[in-house]
Amino acid sequence: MALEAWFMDDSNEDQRLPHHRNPKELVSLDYLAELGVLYWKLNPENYENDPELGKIREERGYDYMDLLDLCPEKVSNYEEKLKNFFTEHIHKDEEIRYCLAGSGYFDVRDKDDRWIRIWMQPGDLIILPAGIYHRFTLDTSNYIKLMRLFVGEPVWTPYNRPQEEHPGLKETEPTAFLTKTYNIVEDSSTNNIVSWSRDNNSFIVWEPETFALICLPRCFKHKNFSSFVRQLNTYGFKKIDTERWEFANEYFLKGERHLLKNIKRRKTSSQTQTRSLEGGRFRLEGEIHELRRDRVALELELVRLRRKQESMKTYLHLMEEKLKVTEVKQEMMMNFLLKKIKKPSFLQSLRKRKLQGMKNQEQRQEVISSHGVEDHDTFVKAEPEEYGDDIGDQFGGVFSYGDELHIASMEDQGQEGDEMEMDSEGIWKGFVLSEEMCDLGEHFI
Ligand SMILES: CSCCC(=O)C(=O)O
Ligand SMILES: [Fe+2]
Ligand code: NI
Repeated sequence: MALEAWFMDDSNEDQRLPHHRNPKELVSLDYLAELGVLYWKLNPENYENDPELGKIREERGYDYMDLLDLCPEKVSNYEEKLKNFFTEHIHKDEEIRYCLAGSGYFDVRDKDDRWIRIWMQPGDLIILPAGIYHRFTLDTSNYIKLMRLFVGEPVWTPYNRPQEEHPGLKETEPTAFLTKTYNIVEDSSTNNIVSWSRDNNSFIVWEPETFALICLPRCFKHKNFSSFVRQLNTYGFKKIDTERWEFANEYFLKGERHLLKNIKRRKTSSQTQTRSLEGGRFRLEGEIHELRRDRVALELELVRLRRKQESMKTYLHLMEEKLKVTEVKQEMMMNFLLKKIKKPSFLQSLRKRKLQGMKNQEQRQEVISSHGVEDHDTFVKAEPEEYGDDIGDQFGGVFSYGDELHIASMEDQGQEGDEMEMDSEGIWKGFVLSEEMCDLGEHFI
């Protein structure tokens, strides 16, 4: 059976219960992959000698491995460990877990900060990308045996998420007003009343009366447009058009819901005083957490860019090698050609082919006029007007008709037992393929 994953409900019941939404909202592997969560189904009975597991380890460089048997007898500080596992956190590195026996839940946050519960059962191997918020809990079976993999010396350091329920840190999440306003603007079914602007960096209330009557009560329990506008004002929104109700805030952008948390409410002076005393320290703590998270993300980006740079270097090196080979080949062709051109027998052979070509053409004309059909394959292609009498002209023709030249040179070799030891076949093939080479040849002469 494939991996099972679903969006969680919001209830505070026992963490070991499945916490399905009602109705169930399953999450596909594709959706997980978009979050960077990768999945394999392996045979857990064969984990010691599994070639498929070997391949994953090899390809991804997981040279470290250990087994974690999560039961009270085998783990010191069992309860405390479980508690820590269930504390939402991120790591600087991937977290790779392979379930060998028992079962349990990995919860990961999606981009809209919703919890997705991933049910790990025997044979399930998942990779959580670095920097994804997650947690782990046993399920009601109360037992799991996990393989843990890592690149090099393992570092399991968790960076716990700032505690949202803490009053001082709450301000790092957008307020209900902002989320609700965002939802109203996002709702495309009311686009004729309120919608994003064309540039997606502001929103327009097209029909203030209808907006107040229909949209506001859905979210705010009132129908007062001016009160809504006042609220926008306290959050630093600007009315950016004198003709219509268009509002903008640098952090209120279509498709960038996560930026909402940066919109701060302007406070009255009395609020500022009390808040700054009690909340100041916690706000700072929150900012430190945020900065730490940003730093982790930046470090990850750096690692990614370094890897990219490495692969570009290798590619460049390969291209340089290829270029060198091509240059050598070109030089060989030029030498070959020059030698040929200097030989009367070669030119004779070319002329012969030219005459033959003209003869064929004439014959073809005859066939066409007598049968009314053109047969592609019977005749050797030739366009006599391209050939001239002097060498320069010959060359023009020669370069356009690599095959002709090729045949002529072969005939020439046949006649004289040519001293060329190079692989003329290969060279000519390369030669006739490249038009720039032809130009080059002309200049060269
Ligand atoms: C039991 S392994 C999963 C817990 C976890 O997230 C971790 O080890 O970092
Ligand atoms: Fe973890
Ligand atoms: Ni054709």
